[in-house]
Amino acid sequence: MSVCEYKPGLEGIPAAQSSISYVDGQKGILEYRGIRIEELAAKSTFLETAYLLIWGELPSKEELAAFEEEVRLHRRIKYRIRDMMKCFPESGHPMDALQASAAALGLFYSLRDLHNPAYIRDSVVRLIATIPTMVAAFQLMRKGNDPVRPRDDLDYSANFLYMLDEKEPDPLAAKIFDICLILHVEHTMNASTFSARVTASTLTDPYAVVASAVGTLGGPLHGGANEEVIQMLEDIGSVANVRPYVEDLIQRKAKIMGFGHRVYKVKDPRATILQNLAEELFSKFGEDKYYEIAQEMERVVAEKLGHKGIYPNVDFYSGLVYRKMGIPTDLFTPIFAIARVAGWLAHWKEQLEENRIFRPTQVYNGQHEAPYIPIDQR
Ligand SMILES: CC(=O)SCCNC(=O)CCNC(=O)[C@H](O)C(C)(C)COP(=O)(O)OP(=O)(O)OC[C@H]1O[C@@H](n2cnc3c(N)ncnc32)[C@H](O)[C@@H]1OP(=O)(O)O
Ligand SMILES: O=C([O-])CC(=O)C(=O)O
Repeated sequence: MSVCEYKPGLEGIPAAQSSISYVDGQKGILEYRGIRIEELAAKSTFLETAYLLIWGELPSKEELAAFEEEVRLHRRIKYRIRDMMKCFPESGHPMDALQASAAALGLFYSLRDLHNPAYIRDSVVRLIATIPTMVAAFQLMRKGNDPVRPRDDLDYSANFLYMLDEKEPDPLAAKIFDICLILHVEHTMNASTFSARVTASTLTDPYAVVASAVGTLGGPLHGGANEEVIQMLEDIGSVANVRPYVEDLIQRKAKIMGFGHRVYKVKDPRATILQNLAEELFSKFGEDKYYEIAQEMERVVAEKLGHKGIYPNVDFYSGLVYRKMGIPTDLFTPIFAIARVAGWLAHWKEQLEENRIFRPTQVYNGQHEAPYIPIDQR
């Protein structure tokens, strides 16, 4: 076997063969199973797109209706999971609550039958159906309220927004939220998906796969950046402060949240769609003062760092959309997870179809034959 050059962060190293999604980072193109993201955002729904990613083809009318119905029937969480979540500290981050709750599902469904398509389908349905209920339950319980039951008459996204604050959402907000889920569902071999595939390759259960991916998504260099963007816009506070703020970050070699991407060297196509969705919401529900600051940031960062290919990524405008819907900032990353779970499950299924355990190598740069020094001589 030839020895490969070590690449920090495995940059440019293929970790799998996959037909789930495709990115052209120079042209700003993203496709799911060959279909452009712009087309899916305009015409599809989250559950239809999830089906496409997981089973490889757009569902027929009957197949989609059956999948939607199965998801609807599995939305409730077990009382024992709910009671466990009640014991979580209300000051804890909702991503940690979600990771623990997703892992806890494995306690109830520990029998693994990874070669059985019915087992795969059941697990997919259960995870896609219950993750939003868990996020919403923690949100209500940390405020001291009881979680509400899912509403069977509401579709996937409208039901989630309803469960968050017990109010039926505005139809435009629910539609835009569903598009946001489509935009976040899948993105080739990103860190959390890689984590999911590594965990899947050991042939463990899908709840462990999803729990490890949730843990990976939460970091500020990955999905956690959407939360940090809003904090940054609040810190900046005014359009006039954007330039000095950006210049200071660049001078200190600090990362500007919501900008830059390992693959995209142009503006992320999802950021463009999210910006348009934010504008649609502002025109119905009123402006957000942070939007002007965000636009000025995009201009200043392009001027200063455009030559390095640093432009807004998916996390830059999503927070402004969720903020306008009245969603608390620390739920932005759990919402990302609600979407991405379907992408992780598509990769789980694909990994199982041609599995080999991940076991890369390392470049050892430590000592050899080192002496053991007795404790009283150290
Ligand atoms: C859903 C997602 O995960 S999307 C990404 C969300 N994350 C963020 O928004 C956090 C901010 N962005 C970043 O930290 C990075 O751009 C990442 C992690 C997304 C990608 O990182 P990498 O591919 O490893 O890029 P790397 O850190 O090597 O940067 C390459 C160059 O661009 C610069 N750069 C990259 N991103 C940024 C940024 N956000 N702000 C300022 N400079 C940046 C680096 O300083 C480096 O410059 P240099 O070559 O002069 O040293
Ligand atoms: O692809 C990546 O590296 C990060 C990611 O998950 C995304 O952009 O959606």
